Amino acid sequence: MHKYDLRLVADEIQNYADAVSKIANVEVEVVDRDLKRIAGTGYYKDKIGVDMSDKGYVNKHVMETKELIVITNPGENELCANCPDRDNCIETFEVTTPIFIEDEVIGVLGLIGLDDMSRSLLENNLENYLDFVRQITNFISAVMVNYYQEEENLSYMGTLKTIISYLQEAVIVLDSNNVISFINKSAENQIGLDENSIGLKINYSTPGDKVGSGSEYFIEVNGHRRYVVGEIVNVDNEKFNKILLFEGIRKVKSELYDMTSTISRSDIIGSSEVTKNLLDRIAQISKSNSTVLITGESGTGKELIATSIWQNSDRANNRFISINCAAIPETLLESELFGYTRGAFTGADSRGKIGKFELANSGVIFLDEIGDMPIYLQSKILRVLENRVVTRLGSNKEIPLDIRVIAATNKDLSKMIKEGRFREDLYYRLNVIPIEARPLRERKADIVDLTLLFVERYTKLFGKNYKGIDDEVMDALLNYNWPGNVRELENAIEFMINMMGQDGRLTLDTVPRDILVNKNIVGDEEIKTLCQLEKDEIIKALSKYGKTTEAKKIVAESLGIGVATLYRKIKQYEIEELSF
Ligand SMILES: Nc1ncnc2c1ncn2[C@@H]1O[C@H](COP(=O)(O)OP(=O)(O)OP(=O)(O)O)[C@@H](O)[C@H]1O
Repeated sequence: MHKYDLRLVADEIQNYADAVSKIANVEVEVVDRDLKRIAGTGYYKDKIGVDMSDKGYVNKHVMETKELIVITNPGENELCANCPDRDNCIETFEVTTPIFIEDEVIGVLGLIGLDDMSRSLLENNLENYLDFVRQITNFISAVMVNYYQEEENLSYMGTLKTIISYLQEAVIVLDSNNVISFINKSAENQIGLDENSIGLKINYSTPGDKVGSGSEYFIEVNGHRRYVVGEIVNVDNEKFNKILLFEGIRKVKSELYDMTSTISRSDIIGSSEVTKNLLDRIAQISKSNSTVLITGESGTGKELIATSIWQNSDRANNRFISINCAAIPETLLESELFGYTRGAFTGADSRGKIGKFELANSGVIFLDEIGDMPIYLQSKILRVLENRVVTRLGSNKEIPLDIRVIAATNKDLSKMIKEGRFREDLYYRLNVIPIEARPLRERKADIVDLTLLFVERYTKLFGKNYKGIDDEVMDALLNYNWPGNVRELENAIEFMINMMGQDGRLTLDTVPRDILVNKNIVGDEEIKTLCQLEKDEIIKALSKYGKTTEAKKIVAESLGIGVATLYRKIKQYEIEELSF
């Protein structure tokens, strides 16, 4: 609650007092709640500022009773009994009115007659004067309320301006004619304006394209043109009509990239000849701009090879944009790659979207699992590679591209070409520099290096105390054929570190069963007798289907023998005695 202080609007009150005095032919005075005269006309004009607390008995009375009072006999009225000027009072008539804000009296206004003429004027038109005086006190309280409201608004504005000027995000406030009412430092810097930009007119337009969380806008002011990304908020006000919140498009693209990028920046590890040759190859081709096609089984490190090429290239400081063509639903893949403009197709975000090709501009795009690309998109990709331009869906603006393309697949593209599932022309476009990521089983030395790498990684991660790995464990790892390649090895080591006991040793007990069971698939495995093989398969089938008479029929069928033969062999190998 304010302590309303009429002195703050004393000048305006004085103007009212002068006007009223002229119209009504009487003198006017206004005192504040402390009984200080803050406005006065005629005789009272010189006495503005005078403290009347020792004589303003009538005023004091009005303040206490909150009632208007008419005094027809100043000096003789009982309220004047204690007034020091009682005997030489110059007033002939007085109408004293409280000035209210809600039910609080914040001051008093007096209409005063100083001669008989004004006295009879007041007396004869009393009702009219009373109405008039009430109106005037209402005006004064409105002036007071406005004053505080404006003060409050100004202080809000001041606080807001301070906050906005510290924001990293650029903010421009426009009036209804798109003229700058307010602008922060960040906006001035981003557009290249100096400090005198308030009052300049802005032109802006939007193609409706979405970049990250905002829309793209083209801004033009005082000869400066910029593409920015942000929002326009409409405010229903003449002076503060729109608020433009934005960031430069370069910054937005890089934030978007940081947000979506999951690039592993680890090095390619491995001392095998295969890996050494691979590293030489990468060093050799990194500086070139030609398209690379990496082929190889899943988990062999194709993406790692791609990032390594990028990091060794002149584009290392620009982006590496990876898109997994198999992981994105076919219906979304096209818009992910090419982007789209507002309303390009049903279901599209109403503001549009920037595509991966565009996002990769001046960097590298990695098209992973290219073999899973639908055939109609293969043609579009081919055109992008040939013409080096991209067009957002729903737009006809061609955006020039300066990108290096690296594609990867674990599919047999030659076979797919024969089956009509992969375009031959695209294959040749991609396969300018072929790189093969060889299966882990073909580079045994890497198994040792990678095992040690992953052991170190996961002991650290799990805070375990590692002492060493048993020889037979390493043998088991070397003898396994690793169909899931490096990814599978990494998962196996993670499992083993989990299983490792207090002694900190990786023993056979920690090795996943699959690896132990299958370790004899390749390498110098022992040769089983046919009888042993037969017995093993019968046990396996019985374990799977059961030992009941009914189950044995299925077992016999699955082994491709008659039920009688099955019974005979069970007996022969003494299988019934075994528990399974
Ligand atoms: N030589 C290596 N040195 C270190 N880590 C490796 C190596 N090769 C692969 N990795 C790791 O193995 C995992 C699988 O590699 P990556 O994702 O590159 O394989 P990929 O061939 O692209 O697999 P997919 O075909 O399934 O996409 C990754 O965590 C990667 O860092």
